[in-house]
Amino acid sequence: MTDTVLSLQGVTLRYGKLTALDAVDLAIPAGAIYGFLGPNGAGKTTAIRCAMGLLTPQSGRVLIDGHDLRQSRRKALASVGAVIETPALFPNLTGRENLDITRRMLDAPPALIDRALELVDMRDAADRRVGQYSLGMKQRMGLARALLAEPRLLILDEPTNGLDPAGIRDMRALIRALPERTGATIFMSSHLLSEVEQLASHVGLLQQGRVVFDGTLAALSEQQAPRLLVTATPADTAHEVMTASGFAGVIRDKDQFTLTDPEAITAERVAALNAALHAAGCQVSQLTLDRADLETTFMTLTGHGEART
Ligand SMILES: Nc1ncnc2c1ncn2[C@@H]1O[C@H](COP(=O)(O)OP(=O)(O)OP(=O)(O)O)[C@@H](O)[C@H]1O
Repeated sequence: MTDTVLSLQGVTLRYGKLTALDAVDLAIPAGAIYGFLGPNGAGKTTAIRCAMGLLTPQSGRVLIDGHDLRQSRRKALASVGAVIETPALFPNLTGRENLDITRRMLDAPPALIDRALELVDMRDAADRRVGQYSLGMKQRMGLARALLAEPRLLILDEPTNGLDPAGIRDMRALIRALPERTGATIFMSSHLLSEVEQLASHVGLLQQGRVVFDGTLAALSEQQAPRLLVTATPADTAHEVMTASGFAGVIRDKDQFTLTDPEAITAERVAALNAALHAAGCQVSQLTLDRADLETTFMTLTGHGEART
């Protein structure tokens, strides 16, 4: 037992000449819902495959619940459950029968089936054939199957991908409740920043195979650059005052200004700007200190605009 359920330490994985993961360090603490984000092609799937022992990195190591995947593969993987893409289930069998196949393979007690069905809210549909299930129901049944192993680490690859709005809402509510109800730590990839913001306690940001952020959602929010929103008229005079006061990064939209230079945004300089605007005869109707939203932070950290929200 350890407080870090999954860690990647200096993991480098190359596909031929392409370095898909470049000395990746990630630490997923026990009890977390860890949202793993990155633009397309950043290496998320590759990292997940490494964490599941499906790919072996050229260097670095993967530890699951303290067990090195290379040295104690069986022990390490015994603590992992995963739902990757649409779960492969037998369509002519019922949900319950599908779960029973996995239960027998695991040699787990039959009572675990009802427990898993209840966790994913599928008790009522358990005796219907999987062929009649919606995608959301299949996803939930895949999750139930992963839960049969009572995993300490649950890996979910884009768990809401392809679901309709109601399905997305249900799946998110279900994921949110899982750490407390099962004790599992969740490592989930997503390309939806808003989803991670709503669900995750921790965030990892990957950009071209490199980790650009690994920490709590709160710590990521702290990285959000401050900005000053000003509404003042006459706008031309106000603009001149701002420039003369040494504020760089002034974005103007009619009489509304956004000042984005974090160095300049100190309490003293904001007060001095306010006084200078008044002295120049400007009427200031808004002067607000604010932080950029998470999407802007994400763009800044990843260096471009491929976040699909
Ligand atoms: N089997 C493979 N052989 C060669 N290159 C690969 C292979 N799998 C992935 N890649 C490349 O490795 C890089 C990382 O891919 P990966 O699928 O891990 O990214 P991702 O973050 O999961 O992207 P997406 O969000 O599009 O799924 C990409 O440049 C991709 O083209």
